[in-house]
Amino acid sequence: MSKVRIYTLAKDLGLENAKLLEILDGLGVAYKSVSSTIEEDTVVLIKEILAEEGAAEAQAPAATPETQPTAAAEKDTAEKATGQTNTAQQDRAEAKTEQTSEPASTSEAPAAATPAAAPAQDIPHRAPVVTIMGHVDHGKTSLLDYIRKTKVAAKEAGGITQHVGAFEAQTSKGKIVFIDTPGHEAFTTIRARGANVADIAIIVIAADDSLMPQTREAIAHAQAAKVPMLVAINKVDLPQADPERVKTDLTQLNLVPEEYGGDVIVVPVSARTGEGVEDLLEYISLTAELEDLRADPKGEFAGVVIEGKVDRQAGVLATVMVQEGTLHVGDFLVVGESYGKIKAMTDSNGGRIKDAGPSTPVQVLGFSEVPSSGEKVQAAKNEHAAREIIAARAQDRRDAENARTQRRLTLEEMMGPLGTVRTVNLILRADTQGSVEAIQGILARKESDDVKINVMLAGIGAPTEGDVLLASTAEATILCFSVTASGGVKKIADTKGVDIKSFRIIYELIDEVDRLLKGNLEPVFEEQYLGRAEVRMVIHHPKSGNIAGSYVTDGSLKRNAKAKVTRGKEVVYEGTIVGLKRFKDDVREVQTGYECGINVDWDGVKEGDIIEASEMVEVEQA
Ligand SMILES: Nc1nc2c(ncn2[C@@H]2O[C@H](COP(=O)(O)OP(=O)(O)OP(=O)(O)O)[C@@H](O)[C@H]2O)c(=O)[nH]1
Repeated sequence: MSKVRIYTLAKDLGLENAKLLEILDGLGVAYKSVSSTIEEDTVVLIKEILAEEGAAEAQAPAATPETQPTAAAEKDTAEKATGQTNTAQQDRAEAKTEQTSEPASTSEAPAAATPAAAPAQDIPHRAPVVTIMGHVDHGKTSLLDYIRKTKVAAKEAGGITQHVGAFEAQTSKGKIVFIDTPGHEAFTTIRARGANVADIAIIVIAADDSLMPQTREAIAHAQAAKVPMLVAINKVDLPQADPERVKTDLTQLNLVPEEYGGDVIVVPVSARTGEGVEDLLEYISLTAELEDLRADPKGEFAGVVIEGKVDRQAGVLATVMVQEGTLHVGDFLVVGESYGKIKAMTDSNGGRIKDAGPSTPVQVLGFSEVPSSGEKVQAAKNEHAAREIIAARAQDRRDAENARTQRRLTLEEMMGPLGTVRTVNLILRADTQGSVEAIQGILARKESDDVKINVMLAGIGAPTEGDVLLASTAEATILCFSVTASGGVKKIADTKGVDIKSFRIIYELIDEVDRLLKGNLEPVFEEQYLGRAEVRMVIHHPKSGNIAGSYVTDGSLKRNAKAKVTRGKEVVYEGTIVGLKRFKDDVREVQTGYECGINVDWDGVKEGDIIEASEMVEVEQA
């Protein structure tokens, strides 16, 4: 007897997945997700139920003006099942009329041509916002490229995605918005925010590499953000690809793939050949449909900054994701403590647009200051209202700062200055706000109880003469990411003895920070055992005093090592091996199994004593 997947059956029957799940719930049939399979018996039962419902509907007097009998029947069915009047089917019909808000869907859309006859309070569906996360080089950019049919990876320095972007993709399943989150650990901050902006997370895992540290991190972020997760096993075209290993590895994280009886959807794909990409899009659509994502284009505007930067020609540009309401050219927007009036908007293809509804990423021109990634964007009625919002926020911030200052003073008074803590002063310069924040995020995690990092200034653009002056008085290092100092600034830095270090690859910058941190750490030494020797005879030397004629029983003994002399259980002397001889020769080291003469600069040594040697070694600090 053959089995059928739930979403395939829903498609065949022209039903919403949610509706079919309701019927299955009613029948008490267990399933994990829409891609679970059900028995043919159950399919027969479902068909009978639907036929009965259809017959009942046909007998009932037409209560609504809807022209589509299928939509009406399903509406009624769903109402019976849920007890609600706002059915998914009805909303889908409305969403269709919104054009841009239609979520990807695999089921039919019977009411597509019908203008929304639903009550005004019903909120239409919106397109899902998807973030692609995973380990570096596992193919996130390539996968997006394949979906967008453009080449982005080739343009990036060092092959690493440097900025967050967002793109709309018109797929065969409808509109899906992808947030292109960078892969390297450095961008954890942005990635975390990416997951929060996103409705669905795709975890890309290379089939030839399996789970890597950033894969685990990405999974943790998606879990923390409580967004549904799909796993794309990429690079399945490679001969060494081992998708089964990836699935097994996933189970170790309690992520059990469906085919192993779990509920994690795992899709094998190749960004190179395109294999499986359609399936992935279909799963995204299915997940989105179940999430029942809605936003009101007529509601109050709410959005989030994905990325902010300064363009030499255009000025401040910000990518904003519209989450609620609609943005219009000419609107006043407030972000943090700055505001702007939208002078122009472009969509993800670079085309000028005048309005942007929910789930639309737009590049906005008109902010006076570069907004930070992840910041919330609010609309203001007019300039006056925008200023008022900012004034209130500035006051809140000042109040909070004052409270912090007071707390710090009290602490200092109580504890006094912490003289042992060292501080590394840094000035950060990067090409975008996103990069600045990402680097700051990492730096914060690198601080320890012994070394503090003081970012004196963090800004966008090349370092200035002012930065150099600040660095020289504060003994700070200037770290640049994707920006370089002009010749003039470099010259001043040279004369002032200020280091300006520029990097195009984030982890090289981080390596430099590690070096700076190490340079500022007090070295930590640890006593390390070397070996021991048994004193077999004591020889008196007229110049050096008593020499212990010994036999090395373990490890080795070294000249200048620390020496501990024990007699029975008692430590009788602690000093240094000032002399070590083999026959008449001075030696540096004597190994196990050899006899030697040991001078510990103590005449009390006796036959039968044990001399234990150890040395102080510098330990690597984390
Ligand atoms: N054979 C094969 N190679 C792939 C596939 N997907 C990506 N690659 C290659 O893997 C390398 C890394 O791909 P990217 O798309 O840059 O990876 P990424 O995860 O975006 O990397 P970062 O942006 O650096 O985090 C590139 O050389 C790609 O050509 C695939 O499906 N098959």
